[in-house]
Amino acid sequence: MEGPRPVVLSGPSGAGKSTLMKMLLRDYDGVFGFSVSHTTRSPRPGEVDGKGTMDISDTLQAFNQADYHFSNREAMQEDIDDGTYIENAEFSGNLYGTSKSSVDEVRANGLICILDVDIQGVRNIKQTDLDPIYVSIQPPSMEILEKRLRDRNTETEESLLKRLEAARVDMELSNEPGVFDMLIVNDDLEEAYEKLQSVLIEEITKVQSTKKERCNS
Ligand SMILES: Nc1nc2c(ncn2[C@@H]2O[C@H](COP(=O)(O)OP(=O)(O)O)[C@@H](O)[C@H]2O)c(=O)[nH]1
Ligand SMILES: Nc1ncnc2c1ncn2[C@@H]1O[C@H](COP(=O)(O)OP(=O)(O)O)[C@@H](O)[C@H]1O
Repeated sequence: MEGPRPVVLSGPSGAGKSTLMKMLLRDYDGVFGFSVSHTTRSPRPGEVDGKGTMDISDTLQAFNQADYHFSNREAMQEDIDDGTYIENAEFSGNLYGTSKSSVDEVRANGLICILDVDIQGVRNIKQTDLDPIYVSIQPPSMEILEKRLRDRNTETEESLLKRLEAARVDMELSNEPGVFDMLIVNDDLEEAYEKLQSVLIEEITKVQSTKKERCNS
């Protein structure tokens, strides 16, 4: 598909991926779109369900609002078997997956598609022809990660411990050379955001100039 390259944001749970992604969506109106994943995990208070099939106006709304398509294991497994997903993974006892349509909808609108996936997702996407920019968001330390996750107040003790275990694996694998185009340590949020913008600036400029050309023609 023509258009800007997608961006994969990965890194441990609690590293700050959603926070940074929301800053991009806030600051670059009409430039980015979020690929809304499917998951079997329960919605957190305040999270918005993308609710299955969407028409285009719902889709545009979902770019800014939906967190996930919340599903169940049976339905997701059926879709996995049917080849609905570009990639899928089990994380902390739940299934997560990126459907082809969630990416295609964003790209069809000429936007930079943001995928928030774990390290298994990164590996699987590398087997596809998506050709995204791979960015890993890392916490300054395990201690700070644990504090941020605890302060976020979204996890049970069991889920939190699973996430910290997965974070250890992620931090080890992500540091291997060649996996990511850029590793950003999210210590100071504004500094991390500046680095993220800098790695994406070429694609951002492409989308902005295409929009300008369309307006002028
Ligand atoms: N492989 C894969 N991972 C995903 C997908 N969606 C989310 N994830 C990852 O699943 C993990 C847990 O996500 P979530 O339950 O939202 O928790 P949070 O990252 O702590 O907010 C994170 O590492 C996400 O990057 C997906 O579609 N595919
Ligand atoms: N640089 C930062 N400094 C302090 N707190 C942060 C920073 N970045 C994110 N946070 C906080 O840490 C928590 C985890 O961030 P979040 O974006 O939910 O992570 P992820 O999407 O990677 O799981 C959130 O409560 C968020 O407000």
